[in-house]
Amino acid sequence: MHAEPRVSIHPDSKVLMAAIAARLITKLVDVQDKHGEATVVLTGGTVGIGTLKAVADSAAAPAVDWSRVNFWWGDERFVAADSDDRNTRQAHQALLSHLAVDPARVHEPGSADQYATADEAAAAYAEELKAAAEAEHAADTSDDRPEQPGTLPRFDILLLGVGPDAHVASLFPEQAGIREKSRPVVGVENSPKPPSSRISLTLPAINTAQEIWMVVAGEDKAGAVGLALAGANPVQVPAAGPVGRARTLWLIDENAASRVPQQLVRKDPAGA
Ligand SMILES: O=C1O[C@H](COP(=O)(O)O)[C@@H](O)[C@H](O)[C@H]1O
Repeated sequence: MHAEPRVSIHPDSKVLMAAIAARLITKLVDVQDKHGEATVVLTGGTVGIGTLKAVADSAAAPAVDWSRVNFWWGDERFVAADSDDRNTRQAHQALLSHLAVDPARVHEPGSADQYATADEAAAAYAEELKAAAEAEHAADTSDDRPEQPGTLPRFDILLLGVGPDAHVASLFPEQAGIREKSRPVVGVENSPKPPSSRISLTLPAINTAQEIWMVVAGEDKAGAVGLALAGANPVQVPAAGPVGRARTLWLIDENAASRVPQQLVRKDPAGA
C-alpha cells in the first residue's frame, strides 16, 4: 500500500520537535512490541537533530528498549570522523551518547579517514545494509518469509529533513543521485550545500521504508514543501519523491506550511 501523504502542522519548531519525539518514542515501542526490535533511519539537519535532543529530554524515552533499536542514516557528509559536520556525530551528541544503545546496531556510513572516495564509502554502506538484510532473512521464521533476502533490511521509520532547495538526504535537484534507479546508496560530489562530498541513500532505497516522516520547519522551506506536496517531479524537487510503503507523514511547523495544498491538511490536532 502506498498511502497518500498526510500533513500535520504544529505551531512552531519547538512544539514540532517535541511532537515528533513523542511520536517516535511511541512508534518505536509499538514496533518493538510487534517485532522485538525496531529500525530507524535518522536524518541530519535542524529539525532532525533537534528532534533527537527532544527525545533525549523526554521523560518517556526509557519506554523504548534502546539496546534493540537499529540505527541507520539517510545521508552523511563525507568528511573526517571527528568533524562536527558529520550527521552521525551530531546524532551521538544529541541522543545516542545518552542511551544504552547496542554499538553493533549503530550503522554509520564511513568517513574520509576510512575511504578514499565517497563512492567507496557508499559501496561499503550498501554492503553493510545487504548483510543486515541477509541476517534479518535468516532470522525470519514467518510463513510469508520471501525466498531470497533483499538488499535492504526493513526500515520501520525513516526521517527526512528538507532543504530550502527541496533536497532530501543528500539527493539534490537535477543531480545524479536523485536520478539513481538501481543502487541503494551513492557517493555524491559537488553538493551545492557544503560539505561537497556526501553519501546518500537513493530514492528507491528510501521508498522501501514502512513509514517516512518528512520533518520540516521554517519559512525558507515553505516553497519546497508546497511544491513537493503539489506533486512536482522529484528530479527537480527531490522532496516530492519519498513515499512510504504504509505511510508518508509530513510533520511541519506553520512557517513551513503556508503553501501546502489545503485538501492534504488534517484538521484534528492529532494530525494523523
Ligand atoms: O545537509 C543536509 O541538509 C538537510 C536539511 O537540513 P536543514 O538544516 O536545512 O534542516 C538534512 O535533511 C540532511 O540530512 C543533511 O545532510
